[in-house]
Amino acid sequence: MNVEVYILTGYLGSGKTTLLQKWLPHLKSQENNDTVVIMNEMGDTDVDGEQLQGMDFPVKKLMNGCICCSIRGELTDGMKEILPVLQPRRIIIETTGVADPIDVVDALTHPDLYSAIEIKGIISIVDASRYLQLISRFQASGTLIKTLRSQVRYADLLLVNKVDLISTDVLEKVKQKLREENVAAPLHTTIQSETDLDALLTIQQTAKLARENRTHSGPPVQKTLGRMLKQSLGLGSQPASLYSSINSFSYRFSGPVIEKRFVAFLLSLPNHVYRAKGYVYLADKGHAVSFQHTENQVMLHPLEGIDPEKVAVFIGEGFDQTKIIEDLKTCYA
Ligand SMILES: Nc1nc2c(ncn2[C@@H]2O[C@H](COP(=O)(O)OP(=O)(O)OP(=O)(O)O)[C@@H](O)[C@H]2O)c(=O)[nH]1
Repeated sequence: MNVEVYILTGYLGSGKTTLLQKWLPHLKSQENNDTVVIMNEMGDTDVDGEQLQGMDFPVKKLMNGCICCSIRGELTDGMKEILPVLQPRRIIIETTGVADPIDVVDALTHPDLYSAIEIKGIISIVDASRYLQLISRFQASGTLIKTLRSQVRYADLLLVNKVDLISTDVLEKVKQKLREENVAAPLHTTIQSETDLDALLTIQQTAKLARENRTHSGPPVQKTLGRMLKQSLGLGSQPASLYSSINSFSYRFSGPVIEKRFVAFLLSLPNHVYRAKGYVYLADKGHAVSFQHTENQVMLHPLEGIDPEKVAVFIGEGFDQTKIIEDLKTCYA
């Protein structure tokens, strides 16, 4: 039986790790640990992996680039390594928030992998609280719009998350926009990525061409499926992903910070910092927290049972790293 592969995609901070934190324990409660997770982070620091610690699932981390482009080969190599050694029943790939899922499909259709795996589908999480702003901003700036659209267009299941942050009117507009991109995929609204976890394994691929091609036999089709898929979807001659315009850096804290200053710092980050996350010790609270920042949200969660390195990761475009670090240093106790 081929190893089932699920691709978990969605823009930065949409709720992918939040879903995994629910999905993995659910899988574990139902069967033996025969799922492997591949996590991809843009930077050299693994914040999301820490959140999955203790779940007792093999996690393969692919750092410092995006598996849809700059480290695409590492995905293929990582898969080739995992398949014979761990012999999993399924693999869940959590992409970076700026990954184009079609390029990930392309990497997975490498001839060395093709006969061993079956891509079950693409689960895409949409941050409903930001979707309209993001498409209008990226449309205007010309960046990331193709990626954002691909994440919706090629989804086999759309989870419209963070609906607690928006009105029903806005939700209707978001759904309408999503339907303009993708009429076929089932669409569920969620809060904290809460969804029917059993249904995740039964998603049906809506990428018709991928299905059709897979029923063909012979190496030429296998070799070129990814490329054909892209071409047939009108993406064949697109330049490399816009990932190249996205930057990330990590900063290691040298001591505890004051909570109020730190929250104010996160809220004042320029809007081309699309995402910040990490771990920090709060001097005035006397404990460490994980922090999460998306453009419209700052969240601090006390750490339980883990003691990771205190580090901040910033992801965005064209930001002034020196200025961000200077501002951050004013938060120290
Ligand atoms: N208000 C609200 N916050 C949410 C919801 N779902 C997730 N969050 C929060 O949003 C933040 C980002 O969630 P993650 O699950 O880390 O998002 P992600 O897609 O894995 O992020 P990246 O891997 O950095 O792209 C976290 O602080 C979550 O707790 C939701 O439905 N409503």
